[in-house]
Amino acid sequence: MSGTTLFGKIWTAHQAGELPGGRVALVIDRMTLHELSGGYALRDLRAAGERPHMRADQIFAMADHAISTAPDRGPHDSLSTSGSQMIASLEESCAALGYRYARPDDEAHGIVHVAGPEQGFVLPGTTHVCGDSHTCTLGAFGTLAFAVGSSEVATVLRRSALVLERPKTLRVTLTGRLGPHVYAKDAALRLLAAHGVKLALGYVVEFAGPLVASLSMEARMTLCNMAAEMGTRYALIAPDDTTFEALSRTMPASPETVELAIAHWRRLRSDPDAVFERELALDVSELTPQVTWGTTPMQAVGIDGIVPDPADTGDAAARAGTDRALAYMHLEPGRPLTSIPIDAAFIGSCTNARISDLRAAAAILKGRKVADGIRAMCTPGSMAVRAQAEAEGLDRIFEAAGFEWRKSGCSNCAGREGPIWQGLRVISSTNRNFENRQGPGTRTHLASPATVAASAVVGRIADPRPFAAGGR
Ligand SMILES: CC(C)[C@H](C(=O)O)[C@@H](O)C(=O)O
Ligand code: SF4
Repeated sequence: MSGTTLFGKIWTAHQAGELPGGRVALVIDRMTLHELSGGYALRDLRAAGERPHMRADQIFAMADHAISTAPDRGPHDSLSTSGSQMIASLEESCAALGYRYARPDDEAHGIVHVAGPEQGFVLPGTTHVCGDSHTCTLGAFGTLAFAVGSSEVATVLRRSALVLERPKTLRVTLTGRLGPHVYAKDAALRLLAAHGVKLALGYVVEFAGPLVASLSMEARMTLCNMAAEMGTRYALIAPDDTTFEALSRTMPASPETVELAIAHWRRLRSDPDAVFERELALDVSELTPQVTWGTTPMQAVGIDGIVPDPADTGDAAARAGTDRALAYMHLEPGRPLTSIPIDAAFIGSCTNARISDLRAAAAILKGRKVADGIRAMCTPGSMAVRAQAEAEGLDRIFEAAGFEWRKSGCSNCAGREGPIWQGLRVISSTNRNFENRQGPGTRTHLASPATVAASAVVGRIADPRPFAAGGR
């Protein structure tokens, strides 16, 4: 008999029972709530006079999607009236039920997937849900964290359990070393370009291999975050000393308790003889900064590349998709990526707005200015990231370069803060680039924060690597 995968260990430990058809009832340990998927679920539950089964220590709530990121925002400020109502409703329900709610100006506030781990709310070997597709970000901690729909949010609140089908297992082994100004984001975009947006559909993906072991927690979160774009809601990385070091700084527990927990978590790894139903590998040694040219994250090429010709992109359906993407993006085949002028640059989102991302961008922006006419903006992933950046003087670097320095939240990732980028071409450190994602007619190019910063300075899509040696 072969060994067990990391996924199998967590899944089995949480099974409350098997149902006909191979489905299982899985116990859910923790849940993060945001105002869109959580606010209404709590309101409906209370309106029905029900008491949730989830305890106060199992819930962490904040309003990240509809909240304004303006530097002078109030606690319920949103561009829409319904947004303000949802924020107020979430806050009110949390107060009534005794659930922890991070107010927008608390240091604990942020995009849920950034603030949760920072506040020590994410633990290896646990099950963790949120009504948001990028909940898989937390898999970086060896947490079986996954997205649920609104009705499932209500089910978990009521029963602390969910009925689920067991996903198949996929291991993606990453080897090699990342060059200067090449990041986990570039590796994720490369995987998507090579294997498509269905690469993990139906699977739980475990990222493994020497490269993963060498990555910081923040880079691991970027990788797991992008798994949502690979077609799955489940991503995992086995916890190791890097994870434990991060947890020992954030876990609200005594050092003795943390030590005991770590001894237990060391068993959370796939056995050497574990068999995965599918295996993929990527060597990043030759990887260059990647940028998307189209309207799905798999339409990415290396920074030295050109916009592809639809004639070279496979069957008739693929060609039609490429044609449509090029028309939306106002691009023609054969154009070098670095010749494409941009109108705007954005650093934000649960993919790439942590402190290391802001440091990487600031290293390029220091002493430089964004090109004329570019609207550049940074929304730190959380208020704690914002405070840390300010303590390091990064806000002054961003502002001196011509970036707006805003507060934490999702809105500019998902085009919810008004038509600020209407019709513009934006280079963005986010994860989604479908039509109108960042606003009506907005053309989004996904890239790492370093590539975003370099492009903002040059005024065209630009390679961050020449900046590494202090050049340019
Ligand atoms: C609005 C929310 C539920 C959504 C998601 O689930 O991903 C958002 O975070 C996004 O990125 O589009
Ligand atoms: S930052 Fe963007 S991708 Fe992440 S949860 Fe918010 S809207 Fe979704």
